[in-house]
Amino acid sequence: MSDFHQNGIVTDFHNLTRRPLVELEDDLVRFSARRPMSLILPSLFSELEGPALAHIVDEIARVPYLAEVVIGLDRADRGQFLHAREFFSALPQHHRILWNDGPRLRALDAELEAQGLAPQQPGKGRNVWYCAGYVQASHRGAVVALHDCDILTYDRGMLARLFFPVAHPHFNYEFCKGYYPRIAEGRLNGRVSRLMVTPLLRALKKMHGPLPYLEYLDSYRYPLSGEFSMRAEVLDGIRIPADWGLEIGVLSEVHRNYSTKRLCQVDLADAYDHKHQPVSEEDASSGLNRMSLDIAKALYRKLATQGVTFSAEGFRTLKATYYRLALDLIEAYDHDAVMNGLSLDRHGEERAVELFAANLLEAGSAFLDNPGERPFIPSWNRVKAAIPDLPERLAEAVERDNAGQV
Ligand SMILES: O=C(O)[C@H](O)COP(=O)(O)O
Repeated sequence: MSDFHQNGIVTDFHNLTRRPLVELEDDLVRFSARRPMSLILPSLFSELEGPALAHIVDEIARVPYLAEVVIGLDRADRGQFLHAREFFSALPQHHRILWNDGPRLRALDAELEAQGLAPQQPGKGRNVWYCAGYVQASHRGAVVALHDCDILTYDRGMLARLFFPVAHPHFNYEFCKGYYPRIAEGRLNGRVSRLMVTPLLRALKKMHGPLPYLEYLDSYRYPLSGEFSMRAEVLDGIRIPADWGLEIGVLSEVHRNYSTKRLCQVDLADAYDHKHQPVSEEDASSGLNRMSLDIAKALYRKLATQGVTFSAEGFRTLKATYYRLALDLIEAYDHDAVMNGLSLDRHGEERAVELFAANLLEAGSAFLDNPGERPFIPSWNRVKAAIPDLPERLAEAVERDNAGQV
């Protein structure tokens, strides 16, 4: 049960009364007449074979207020796409799959590339970006929510709570971010959020003063959660990273575009578990190692747009400041875990912090050495200015793929 604290920056929707799901869903069915709702599911083909997605689909199938479900499917060949069509056919709602690696969508990607507008690398950000383009062309939803496909503790109450603040016709929130404690099997998880993002934001505040942007990011209880909802038009104007920087990128973009009075966060669940990636100390191209690099780069680039300047010396100080703060936080997490009867691998946490500290420098050199890199995907507004009919052609291509013309 969460408290009723408001941090004074974004509105916090708590779960104070455990309101029954049927009441929330009745409300949402009424809201949907004024604000129809679309759900985006960014998925890897491998997640269809994982332990979470079949249950997620069973739950979504029982949701009574959705106008459409849009599945972005990555890393699937033709046979796997056909299998995915079968798999998602359990959904009674209008649903479409974006076969991102299929010939039609690859051809559109090549067209964008020719104009310098294509996402520069595959990843969750690219997947979500194409789904956002499709949702705008389909015109079915006025509110769009998005969540990961590896949630082991999923129930459709999470979705109802995620949509509610933005779908309520008398509220004027543009964007809502989900949060929850990452607890599973007696362990405290969420290693990148707890051990990297929070102490990094605080180290940056120490160095650069309490910038409104940093205070804002730090006001989210779970800045890396993959669950958020927004008014459909928000998707038009944002520039997001193609990689694991997606979540930080989205938070930064809505801060740039809207007053914090239009932004909120919501308590989604008492516990949340998902697929845990290895830290992958030896391989910077995978696991939490890669994730932490992508996040640090996204953060530096967004700070640069706020007028913050960086230098090699500054990154060294940042590393030292971060490291001290992170070690202090480990102590706090450890004590909190003990009182709650949870376990925490203190040695593992300290090793992760050492790696993240090294990655802050690594990401810093990448930032200083490659000023010309195009890490953010252009906004859909820009794409529409350059190739006005691209969203419609994307929607057409998706229709044909889904009709089985593959
Ligand atoms: O949110 C996070 O911090 C990362 O996704 C890692 O999470 P985990 O420690 O729960 O695997």
